[in-house]
Amino acid sequence: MTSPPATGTTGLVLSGLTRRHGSLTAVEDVGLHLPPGARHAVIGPNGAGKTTLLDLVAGAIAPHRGTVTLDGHDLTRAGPARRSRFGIARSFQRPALADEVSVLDHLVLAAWHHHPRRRGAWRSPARHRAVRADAAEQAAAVGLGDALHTRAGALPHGRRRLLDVAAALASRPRVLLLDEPAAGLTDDELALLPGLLDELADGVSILLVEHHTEVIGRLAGTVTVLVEGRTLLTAPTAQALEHPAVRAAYLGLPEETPPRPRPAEGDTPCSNSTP
Ligand SMILES: Nc1ncnc2c1ncn2[C@@H]1O[C@H](COP(=O)(O)OP(=O)(O)OP(=O)(O)O)[C@@H](O)[C@H]1O
Repeated sequence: MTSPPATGTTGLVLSGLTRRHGSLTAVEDVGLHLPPGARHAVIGPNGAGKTTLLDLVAGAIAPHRGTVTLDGHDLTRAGPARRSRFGIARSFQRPALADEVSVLDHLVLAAWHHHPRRRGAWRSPARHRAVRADAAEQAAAVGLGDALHTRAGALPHGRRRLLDVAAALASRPRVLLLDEPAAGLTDDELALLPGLLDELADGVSILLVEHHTEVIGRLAGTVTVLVEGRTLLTAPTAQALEHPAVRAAYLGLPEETPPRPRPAEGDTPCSNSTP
């Protein structure tokens, strides 16, 4: 397990985060370091505390103990709006979109909303055209180039999901929080995801919660495994997914597989037997 680095380190640093819901400790003493540009997945069984951890990073809830810092700034007590101004963006499993607003306008608004100092630039037609052109490119990158003027409510689930990710990235965040980005995507949409993150999220640190191990392998360089709110381990992705304790806790596989007796000649092997 890696220990959280000292405050002052660049990137996102979570240290000793603990959050209770009533008598239940949903997250306990969790620490991790997400350097600039890194991609880190948080995995674990249902109820392990993954969403609670994202909520703590986004500022949706406050920790009972521990700290959240970004590039050395202590954001532990900051609300979601301040964190957003510091460059923390979030994409939800259920996209947070306005049904009546078009694809293009979502991306334009996201780009302006998170840069208050540039609001005066609305008065510059050239700047406004440039933002719209950027937004159209982002839409194309997530396969929505043919739907610029379609209202978000008319999009099927997978395309809404991709728009939500693109809108989060349109704010030019330093850190992107993704809650199960693969959930509900078709195979074609799923195949788009790694490429679009490479294209749109170049240099952005990503902290994602995900269940699909294949997607985790493609998107994340390191993995933290949570079990009952505590960190089981943090390790490079391949190492984490192969770890016997992870296979047991997360995939429901036995921690140690006893060697199978060789079937005697003539025996029919039983393909679905449990070891
Ligand atoms: N607002 C809340 N009030 C009470 N208990 C909560 C609340 N939010 C979460 N919990 C509990 O905290 C624990 C962790 O929940 P959390 O949603 O963070 O887990 P998770 O790993 O994201 O699970 P899943 O994979 O099922 O989404 C669970 O036991 C859950 O029931």
